[in-house]
Amino acid sequence: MIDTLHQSGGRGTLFPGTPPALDLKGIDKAFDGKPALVDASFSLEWGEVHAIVGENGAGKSTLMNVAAGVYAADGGEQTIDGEARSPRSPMEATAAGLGMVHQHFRLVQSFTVSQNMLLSLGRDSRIRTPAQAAAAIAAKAAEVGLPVDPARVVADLSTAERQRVEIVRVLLLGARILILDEPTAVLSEEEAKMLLSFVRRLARQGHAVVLITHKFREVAGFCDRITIMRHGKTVMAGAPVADIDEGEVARLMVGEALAVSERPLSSPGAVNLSVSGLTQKPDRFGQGLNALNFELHAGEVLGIAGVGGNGQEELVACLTGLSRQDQGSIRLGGRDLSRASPYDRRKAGLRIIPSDRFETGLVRELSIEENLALTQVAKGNFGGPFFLDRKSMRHAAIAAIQSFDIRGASPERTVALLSGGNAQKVLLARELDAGMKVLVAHSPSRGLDMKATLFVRNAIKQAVEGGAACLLISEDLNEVLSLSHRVAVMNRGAIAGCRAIGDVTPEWIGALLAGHV
Ligand SMILES: Nc1ncnc2c1ncn2[C@@H]1O[C@H](COP(=O)(O)OP(=O)(O)OP(=O)(O)O)[C@@H](O)[C@H]1O
Repeated sequence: MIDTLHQSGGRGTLFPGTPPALDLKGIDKAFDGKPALVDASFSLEWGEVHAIVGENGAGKSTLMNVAAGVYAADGGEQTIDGEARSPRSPMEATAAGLGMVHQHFRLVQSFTVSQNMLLSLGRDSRIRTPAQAAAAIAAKAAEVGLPVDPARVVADLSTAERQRVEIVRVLLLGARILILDEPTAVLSEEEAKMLLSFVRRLARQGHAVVLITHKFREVAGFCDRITIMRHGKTVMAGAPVADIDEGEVARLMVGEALAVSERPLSSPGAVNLSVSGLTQKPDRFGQGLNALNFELHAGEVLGIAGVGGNGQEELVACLTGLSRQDQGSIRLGGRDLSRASPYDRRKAGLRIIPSDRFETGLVRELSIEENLALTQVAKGNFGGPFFLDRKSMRHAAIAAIQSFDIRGASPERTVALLSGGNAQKVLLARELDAGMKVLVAHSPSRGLDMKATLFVRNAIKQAVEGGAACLLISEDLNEVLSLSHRVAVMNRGAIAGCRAIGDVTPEWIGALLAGHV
């Protein structure tokens, strides 16, 4: 029966005659009078993995947040396993058997996995002590085949481990309907494959899984059906994946054909960034860096390809000054910045798009105008040390919102409320300023839809054509290949090879990624 479902592209249900696991009809939801969902619908069968795709801001997370009791809908109907139920809180949703794992995890970092579990269980649970929680977690983790160590402190866990804790947590709370909001955006390709195989297994064992994603290969490889959203509406409801191709999905998502991004049309000028012998010893979390040498020219994109966890984060931290190398030098425009503070590096023209835009890029709780002004306040551009010139901040923000096409946003809106694509545009608007000489862009289109990805890549292209140099570090090989003039491959903290784009072949990259050269 299991294979029948997959082979037929999920046309049927694994459990004929059973009501849908989750059914949403005519859902409306507005924020501050702005509609986020308009008559949206979604239906999930037991036993399937169902993809929801759509551009940034299409309403995917909002619709699932309504299902999971995070938001109350303004109108519409919801059933869970055939019963009319509109959870008024995540606790109520959990009690009804529905659990959601959000894009940004909701764990207390300084607590152990068991302590986090006790927090979620509430007073009515029979599990009351850390030892009982540890036993329950271990049993659930073993049952579903996800390795989780209950005794570890969350702050010491990798992103993939934290995600597994979140999944085991919602399953332990009784979820049979699991909603995963862009779970692979924070994972390496290998980790993503493991996770997706796991959710597929879980569905086949009788759960129902919703996968919000931007990646068509995940839809094609692991999902049974697909629902597409655009501007708060469902534009395709539950089509069998086998019946739809990538072009059709793209057209339905954006309602138009998309241009492709291109390499900047510039030729390399003077050396803007020179990194020599950069070395950092590995610590218990990190990979370390092993004598990195490279030069980056004005008007050039140097792409660094590689599987995540091979020293990319450490390289970015050393370049920005957030961590200190043990040996080696960093020169920008001829100036030695090896021991300079992040502030002085910025003054010298270094700009950063970090891989996690909310960790070291934007401040979630601040507004768009405040985030845009952050790097300028110390220079006195928006008032002196004792007051902020809010009027100028607002004017600057209005201009940035217009030129970077930050959709549906007013300057005073909190950045946490923006969709991923719009938040990334705020970061670009701040970083790609006139003083930029070197841009370090780490996975700049991670988690973004096709249109926002194109916007980001074109913004980088224009900046480089304007004379900036860009170090593009990305696990997305397509991104590296489509933008870079030269490509280097990072493996185990070292640069394993570097070639001009014309000489790059899939075999060469493959061999370096696998460490065979
Ligand atoms: N809590 C909130 N308050 C105000 N507006 C919100 C809130 N949550 C979402 N929105 C708005 O609702 C719209 C839909 O956002 P939503 O996050 O559901 O989109 P999405 O399809 O999940 O996008 P992404 O792929 O970027 O995560 C956006 O315009 C967003 O700014």
